[in-house]
Amino acid sequence: MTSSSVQREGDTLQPLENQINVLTSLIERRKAGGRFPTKLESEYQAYRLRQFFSVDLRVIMSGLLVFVVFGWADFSFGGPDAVTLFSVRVLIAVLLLLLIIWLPRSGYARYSIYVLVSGIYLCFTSVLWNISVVDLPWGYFYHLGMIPMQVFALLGLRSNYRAMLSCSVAMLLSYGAFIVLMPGPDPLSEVDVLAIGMAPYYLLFWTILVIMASYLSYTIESGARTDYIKNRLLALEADRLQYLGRRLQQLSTTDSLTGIANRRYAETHLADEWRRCLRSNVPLAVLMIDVDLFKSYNDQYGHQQGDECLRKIAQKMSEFCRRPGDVCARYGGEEFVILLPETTLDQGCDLAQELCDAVAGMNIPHAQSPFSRATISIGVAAEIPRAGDHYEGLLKKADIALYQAKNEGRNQIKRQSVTDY
Ligand SMILES: Nc1nc2c(ncn2[C@@H]2O[C@H](COP(=O)(O)OP(=O)(O)OP(=O)(O)O)[C@@H](O)[C@H]2O)c(=O)[nH]1
Repeated sequence: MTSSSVQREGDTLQPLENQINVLTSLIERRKAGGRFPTKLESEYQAYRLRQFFSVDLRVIMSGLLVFVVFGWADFSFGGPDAVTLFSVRVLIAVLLLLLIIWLPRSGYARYSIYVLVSGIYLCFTSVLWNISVVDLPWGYFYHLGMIPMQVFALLGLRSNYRAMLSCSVAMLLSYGAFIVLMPGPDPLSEVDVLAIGMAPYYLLFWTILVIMASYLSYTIESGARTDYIKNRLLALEADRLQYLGRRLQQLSTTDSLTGIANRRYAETHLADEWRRCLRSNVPLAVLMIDVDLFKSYNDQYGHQQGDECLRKIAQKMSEFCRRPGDVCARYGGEEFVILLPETTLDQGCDLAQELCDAVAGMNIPHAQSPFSRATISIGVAAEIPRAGDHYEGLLKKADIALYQAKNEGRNQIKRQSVTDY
């Protein structure tokens, strides 16, 4: 808990708030439907990919199953080519299935959408091949298979309208070119005439389906993008609140001049440790510390220099709080306190003496002191807490000992006059 750490924590809020501002402005400008700025877009794509592998893969697998189930048509209409047609169908389905099982484990997961588009297009071309192989009028049945193919493209690619549009347009144009270029039956039967007459309407309905599907997938993608931004915003707001809570807690327990704990924190900690030591039946030591002749130090060197002197002494004190439960706090003005759980009076006195010598050893000049340098006096008290007692009694004993140290010449430590153990 130092002043520099307070400063550093303050700096971390800025990037968080920048991100919140960017996301908020994206929502306000209603831009969440379009592509995001580069970095955010790649994060969104990574998120989409995770969604893809957890949700969309199941849709795709069911689509492949339907594709295989439609193989009954190969046996119903394929005649002598039935086995070949069905084998090719199963081969394609197995190939695609293996590919989508392998993809998430491979380093190529980010290409999943392209693989999916290519897979749907491959199934589609296999149906075109079926049409060219199966005799008419049975071949017309396979023309109807284009509609489930289109519906599957919509389902599988619903959250990526660009992919959905490209795949659908490619299938529609390929189909148009196929029926124009494929040699027609000769002579024409009644069914052929009917089918040829229906072809433009079929293409028209398909086109309308593509337009509606594109609109639908655009809406779905926009919604998914907006939700993504809103969820990110919620997470960032939660981080921000958590951070502010931490900061508030830190500010309310830190002394702004020295960066060590303040009196409030010391008293809370003392109350906690008092109860803990009471339960564990172990001693708790308190060191009350006061900088000697500090008024004359201020008078001699000025208030700012006085502040600097307090900072240096506080830093030295905190070096003496080595264990996790030890706390060093500024108690007020030029007065400090050190709390040492599980420490006897003798151990507390030893540490106090070390600290007293260490501060004198810093040789901070103090022309008006009999020691010619800044020094401290310390009152030490320790006791094993007893039920019914209050920690204030311990503080009082340390304070009385400090008073004695002052009276007996300063730059020294004094232990409490009566020990209980
Ligand atoms: N520079 C500075 N001075 C402070 C601060 N807080 C308290 N003081 C000064 O510390 C001085 C304490 O003086 P006194 O209580 O008279 O005690 P002393 O001069 O240290 O004398 P003894 O305690 O008897 O050794 C006062 O002059 C306060 O103004 C602070 O944050 N910064």
